Amino acid sequence: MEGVDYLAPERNNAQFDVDEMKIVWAGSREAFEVSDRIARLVASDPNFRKDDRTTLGRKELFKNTLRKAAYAWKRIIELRLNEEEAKRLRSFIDQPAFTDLHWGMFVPAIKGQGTDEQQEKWLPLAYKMQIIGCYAQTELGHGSNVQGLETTATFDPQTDEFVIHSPTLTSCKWWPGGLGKISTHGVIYARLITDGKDHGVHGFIVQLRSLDDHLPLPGITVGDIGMKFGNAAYNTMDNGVLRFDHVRIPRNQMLMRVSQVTREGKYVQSNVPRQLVYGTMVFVRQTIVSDASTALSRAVCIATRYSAVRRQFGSHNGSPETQVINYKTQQARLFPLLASAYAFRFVGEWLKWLYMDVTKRLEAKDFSTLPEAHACTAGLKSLTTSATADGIEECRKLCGGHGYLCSSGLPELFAVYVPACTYEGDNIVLLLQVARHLMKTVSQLGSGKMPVGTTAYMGRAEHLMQCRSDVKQAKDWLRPNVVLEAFEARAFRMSVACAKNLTKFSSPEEGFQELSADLVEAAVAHCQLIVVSKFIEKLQQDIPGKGVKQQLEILCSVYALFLLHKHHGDFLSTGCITPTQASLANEQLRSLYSQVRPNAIALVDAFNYTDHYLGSVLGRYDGNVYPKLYEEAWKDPLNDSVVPDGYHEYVRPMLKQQLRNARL
Ligand SMILES: CCCCCCCCCC/C=C\CCCCCCCC(=O)SCCNC(=O)CCNC(=O)[C@H](O)C(C)(C)COP(=O)(O)OP(=O)(O)OC[C@H]1O[C@@H](n2cnc3c(N)ncnc32)[C@H](O)[C@@H]1OP(=O)(O)O
Ligand SMILES: Cc1cc2nc3c(=O)[nH]c(=O)nc-3n(C[C@H](O)[C@H](O)[C@H](O)COP(=O)(O)OP(=O)(O)OC[C@H]3O[C@@H](n4cnc5c(N)ncnc54)[C@H](O)[C@@H]3O)c2cc1C
Repeated sequence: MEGVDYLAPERNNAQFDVDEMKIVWAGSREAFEVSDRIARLVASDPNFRKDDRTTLGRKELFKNTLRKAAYAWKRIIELRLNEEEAKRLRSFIDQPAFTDLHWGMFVPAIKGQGTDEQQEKWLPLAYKMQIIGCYAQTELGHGSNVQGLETTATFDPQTDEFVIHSPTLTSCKWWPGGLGKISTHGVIYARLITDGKDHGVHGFIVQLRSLDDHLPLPGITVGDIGMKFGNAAYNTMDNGVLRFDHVRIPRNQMLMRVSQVTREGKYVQSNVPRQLVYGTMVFVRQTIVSDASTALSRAVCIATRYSAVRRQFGSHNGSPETQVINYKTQQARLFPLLASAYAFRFVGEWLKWLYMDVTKRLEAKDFSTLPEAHACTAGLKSLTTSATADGIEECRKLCGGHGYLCSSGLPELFAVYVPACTYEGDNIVLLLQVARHLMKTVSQLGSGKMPVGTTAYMGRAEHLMQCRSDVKQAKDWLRPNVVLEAFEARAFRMSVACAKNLTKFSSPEEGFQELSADLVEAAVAHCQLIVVSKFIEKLQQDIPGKGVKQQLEILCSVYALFLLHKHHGDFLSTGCITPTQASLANEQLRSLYSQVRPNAIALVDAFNYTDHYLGSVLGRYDGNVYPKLYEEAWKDPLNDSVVPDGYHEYVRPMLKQQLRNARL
């Protein structure tokens, strides 16, 4: 029935103030109000309809994306939306587009690596969308190994220009979003060559297409790289291929904040670390962590609401069957994902703070926290995107057969999300960066240099190598200090074990290669510790609202004890806890699931997602799943006619043939 809230009994069970939790989730009252207003604006505008997306072919899908992007831009101007509001609007449209790369990478690359003059020239054009940009780093033959890029930018002192060239097939730019069909400009990464000398990879602003007729400029071959995983999903994006044949650009289009080339062709390195050329990646990795909490919370919201609607088995004397959310196995799969969504939200908030802090320091020429920022953004990007991709797929399974329907919203969400494990740095490659940072920190422990930031715990080396957990009963695992010490000891001992093993090899590089699987595990342990510790820190803040803090304490314990249970091998083999303590953790976890159960629906309501944004029949706010699934099925283009196209051509002759054979 329309208008009936089938989940109302669940909502009435909530033991906390959902409106206050919405504010905690959004980050502040103001952020909540902006997000809520913009989400409703998008949901109520038929121009942003998306329910037909999975049935469109690539060309229609892409054209539709362009239409939505242009309409969104018109609304942004008409409504005079500020930067934050415009960002929210684009994200609620929920359709990856060239604008993501324009605003998300092209603009930040110029801001981070351009000189003041370059920013003054290019940013106003980009802000008004008089030019559209992409970020073209990856090549056909080189993605992770940025130092291995082959595109060249050779300075020609005669003309005061750089000549951009793709010397080989493998040097073609390959993957940049927005490049395929739309970008007029790109920040192109290429090896800088002056006077025959290779200075490594630098960024250059290059115009790719004419601003009059959109045709590629001379010397440029550009196109789309083809269909990607999933039907609609990421195929709204024109990922591109680009080949340069001696394309000339003025010298002042090299991004010159980190290093410069003078009129005479002299290479000058500023007094800043060369790694700042990688700054855009640090920025984007930081945003990807917050986006992980958004993607995971969407999937969890769908799976939780549907699990409360869906019933299987357990009917006695005609009573309703059991809601699948009441099965302990369903809770043990679903509630850790719910807790992870909250955990990633808070660690994302903290990472944003860390990024802003490092940016301020860089402006003041303090580069001391750059390695920490790189390790944290790389590690947390890897940890949260892997967990989110796996989590979305788990949510699909939690919804049984109906989860496999596109109308559940889950297949598309998975297909669009899963490349996050690869883009902006392959997750294993990034964990190896964290491992390097950890090995460096461990090796410096004896030198008197105290570890700082998220590795500060390593400063308590002696204690962490010796401590034994004092957990005696299940509820001891609810004490934050007990949990924190176990995670610190596990992470530290795994790092120390790797560091010791590295010394057994003839060179550190050989050891690093040989032990890389163990190093990745040590890096994961360290990153999980960061997430747990930031959740615990969040709970030390003043959090208003009836029962809100209590629910978050439960979720924090679920997150930590779920990880402890999943990785108990690490905790046991490093001797941080005993087998008895491990089973007490599991006992406590079961009890926590029972505490989450009555609040589960309200905890996902706190994400404040509109039905438009969720795009899921299973995750509808009102829980009216079955009639809507039935309605949705009839909308499929296959049901436009009773007898399908092709029947008369292929099936009928076959049937007739069978009849003849049967008569024989
Ligand atoms: C339902 C429908 C819709 C729903 C939508 C919702 C879902 C969301 C969808 C989202 C939609 C759109 C978003 C799309 C966004 C896509 C963007 C993707 C863009 C890209 O992928 S751009 C390309 C990114 N490429 C990479 O990340 C490459 C990875 N490789 C590297 O970063 C590096 O090369 C390296 C592996 C880190 C370094 O390798 P190497 O050891 O060779 O390093 P160097 O010798 O160069 O330097 C070593 C030295 O430098 C330190 N260091 C390395 N990186 C950094 C850094 N970034 N910052 C600071 N320092 C760095 C390193 O630690 C070493 O230091 P040391 O010498 O040890 O002190
Ligand atoms: C949807 C999407 C959008 C993208 N958008 C852009 C964009 O806008 N701009 C842009 O420039 N790029 C973009 N990319 C490219 C992306 O950044 C790269 O694909 C990514 O950095 C991974 O690099 P790769 O493809 O070279 O993987 P590879 O490095 O070839 O990885 C292949 C395998 O090798 C392993 N491996 C690699 N090196 C090591 C090592 N040292 N040790 C152990 N294992 C290793 C990896 O773990 C992986 O399993 C995009 C990619 C995708 C999928």
